Amino acid sequence: MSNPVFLALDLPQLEAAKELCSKVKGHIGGVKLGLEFFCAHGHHGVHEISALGLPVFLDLKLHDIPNTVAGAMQSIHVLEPAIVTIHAGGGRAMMEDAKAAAGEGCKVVAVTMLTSLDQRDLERTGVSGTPHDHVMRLADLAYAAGLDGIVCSGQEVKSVHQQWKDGFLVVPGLRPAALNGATPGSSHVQANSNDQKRIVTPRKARDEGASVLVIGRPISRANDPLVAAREIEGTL
Ligand SMILES: O=C(O)c1cc(=O)[nH]c(=O)n1[C@@H]1O[C@H](COP(=O)(O)O)[C@@H](O)[C@H]1O
Repeated sequence: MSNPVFLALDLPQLEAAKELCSKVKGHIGGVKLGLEFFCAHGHHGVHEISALGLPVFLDLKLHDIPNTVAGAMQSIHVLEPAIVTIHAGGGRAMMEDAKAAAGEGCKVVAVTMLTSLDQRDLERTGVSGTPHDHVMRLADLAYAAGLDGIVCSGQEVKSVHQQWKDGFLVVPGLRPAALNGATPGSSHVQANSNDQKRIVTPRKARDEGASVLVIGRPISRANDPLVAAREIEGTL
């Protein structure tokens, strides 16, 4: 099985992002470019990272009316991303149109409930029920819309996998056990995991059905990113 780890390159500097990617390239399966990178470097930046030879996951989390999202999808064909994210909250028609407008071979996956949110946050947005209920409801909607899969936390991936056997399931919010306080003193620095509320270890997410493991700061902010990437790979 190829390496399921996609490194989140959430860095403002293009040269630093390229350097980090080159350093850990042998121990990851792809690269995820998100809003921070895309807003700073646009298409040029994506071309520069693509030239390093790894599959590129364009995490744009598109969420707008169907026509606008479809137009945005068409505008990124030229970048040939392997994976693109949209928000499931945009509704079924938006997801259908996004998939129809996606380039050939591009997986379109819907973000269900951000891993930075918990049940209280959900209540504050007027949504009742548990995070699990919410994720399952939006996963059903994404399936009905004909998407390739969804983004959810490692706390829900097992249930989604049971329901949607061939779904392409992307799991962020991952922290190696060393960062959860179980084994202090590893080569990792303490990534600021305070903004992630629904976390699991990479191994657990993989065992429970994740197709892609999105990992950022546990590698990018480690004292030695190469050692961290190798250690994570070794746990899988
Ligand atoms: O779509 C995503 O990739 C995503 C969805 C989600 O619910 N939570 C989440 O953290 N992400 C992304 O996954 C990455 C996680 O980074 P770290 O917390 O540094 O490992 C970031 O680039 C986030 O934008």
